[in-house]
Order: sequence, then C-alpha cells, then structure tokens
Amino acid sequence: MLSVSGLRKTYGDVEAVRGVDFEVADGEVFGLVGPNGAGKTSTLKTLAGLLEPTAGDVVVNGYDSTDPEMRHTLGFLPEESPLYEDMTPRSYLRFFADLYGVDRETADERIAATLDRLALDARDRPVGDFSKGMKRKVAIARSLVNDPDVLVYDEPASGLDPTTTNVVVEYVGELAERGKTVVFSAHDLHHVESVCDRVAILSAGEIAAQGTLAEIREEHGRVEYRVFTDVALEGSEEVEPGRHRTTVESMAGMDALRERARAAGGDVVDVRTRESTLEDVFLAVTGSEP
Ligand SMILES: Nc1ncnc2c1ncn2[C@@H]1O[C@H](COP(=O)(O)OP(=O)(O)OP(=O)(O)O)[C@@H](O)[C@H]1O
Repeated sequence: MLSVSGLRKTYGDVEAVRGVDFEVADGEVFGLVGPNGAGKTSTLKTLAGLLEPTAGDVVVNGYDSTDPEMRHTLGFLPEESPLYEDMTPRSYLRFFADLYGVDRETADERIAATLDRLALDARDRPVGDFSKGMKRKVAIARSLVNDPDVLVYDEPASGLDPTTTNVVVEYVGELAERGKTVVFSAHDLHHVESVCDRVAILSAGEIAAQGTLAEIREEHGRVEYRVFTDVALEGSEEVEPGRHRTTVESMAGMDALRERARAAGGDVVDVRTRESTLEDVFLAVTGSEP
C-alpha cells in the first residue's frame, strides 16, 4: 500500500508538484494522467525514492520513501530505461537479482515466469539487438526481480506497438490481481480506462480530479442527450434526410425540445444518451488534449 500526502516537489523556481494527496491500496491499480509537464514523472520518481520530496510524506508499505530499506518493497519502471546493450536479458536480470540478494534459483524462476508471460523468447541474445517493445519487456522484468509489493511504472506502454501494448497493459492488471499495489502514468487514456481502479488527473502540479472513473464522471462529467426530430428546428443539424439532431443537457431541455418539435408539426423520433468519457473530463479539467 502507498500513501502520498501534501507532496510538493520544486526544482529551483519550478514548482513541478504542488500539494498532491492520494492513497493506493494493495491489489489496486491507480492511474496518473495529465498534460505534458503536469508533474507525473516528478511524482513517480519521488514515490520510487529517486527524488526527495520538497515537502510532504510518501509512505510505501510502511517505509518512508527516503528510507533506503523502502527499495526492497518497490519496483520502478522509468520512462526511459537504458539497458546494458551487450548483456542478454538473462544475464542482465540475474545481475539485478544479485544486487537485491535474490538467490539464483529463485531469480531464474522469477525471470522465466515474467518473460514467459510477456512472451519474450530471445533470452540469450544481446539486448542491443532488441526492438523497443522487447527492451520494455526486459525493463518490466527487471522491476519484478525482487518480487516487490509496490510497482511504480512511468508510461509502461509508451511507444510500443498495439500488440505489445495490450500485453503490457493486461500484465499490469494481472500484477494487481496478484495483490500488488500498482501506480502508473499514461498518455493513452484508453489504457487507463481499461485497467485502473482509480485515476488522478494532474494539472500544473495539482490533482484536478481523482476517484474511480464513475466518481470522476459524476463529479466532473455531464450527460448529453442527442435528440432526433423529424422536423428542422432552430439550432438542429440534419444528419440524414428528414432526421434532425439537437443536443441538450437535461431532461427539461428535452421536454422543451419536444414541445418545439410538436409546435412545428413534427415530433421527437429518437434520443441517444452520451456520457462523458475520461477524455472529455481530462479536457474539461486541464484545458488541454490528452
Ligand atoms: N530536473 C529538473 N529540473 C528542472 N525542472 C524540471 C526537472 N524535471 C522536471 N522539471 C519540470 O517540472 C515540471 C514537471 O515535469 P514532469 O516531468 O514531472 O512532468 P510530466 O507530467 O511527467 O511530463 P511529461 O508528460 O512530459 O513526461 C515541468 O515543468 C518540467 O519542465
């Protein structure tokens, strides 16, 4: 489990993170989204103990994030993870397992299980020959060699082809099903919608919205009714011959529209409801495109 309270991170005059609070329970996937420069990487690096908070507390499974002991309970996947190009995945991952004091037999079992699941077969070729997706899989396996309880992943699927992206995103969900606490950042909101239990939208270093997708929609979203009439009305758009669409935001608006249609000698012929997506809320609370 992980808890962040009053987190601030400044670099000189730049206030990258300006008072962020959230908690993530065991078995939960928490997604951090936000425009470029919103403070996602700064927050994640602070969780991983790579940056010291300017103010506030980060507690990872009972350890303060600045406590060196905390590293044993956490696996971090940085946005860019340079690998030692001459090493094979097996030798590279064994090297990190040794650093964590994991015995060889356990390490080999763990490495094989992760690489099997991620469908990475080329275990004895130098990683320098690998595609971006293959390298990402090795980096993910690296974050798991010490079997940590908490995983902090910065853009795990960034720049990967759709098949590899699906494998990685599904795997993130599986890790949480196994009881791990998972926090990850993403630009693609579909990944977040498909796998996260809760989400925070970060904007200029502050959380602009936080909760389950349903809670975020309830608080920040809105329902639109697309009402189709068989007569043209002021403000309607003819979507096909004899079918005119008007968008309203309430039942009262729909009733008023029906009155207008009847007064014009027609009627409402169809109504479609459209709920806000995470993307709509993102746009509304941050003012930028994801
Ligand atoms: N080492 C640093 N020194 C100075 N400013 C920094 C440093 N790292 C980040 N920043 C600034 O802090 C702010 C937040 O950056 P951060 O990388 O945390 O955002 P982000 O949400 O991860 O962005 P992106 O989506 O582009 O990766 C930005 O204004 C960035 O320029």
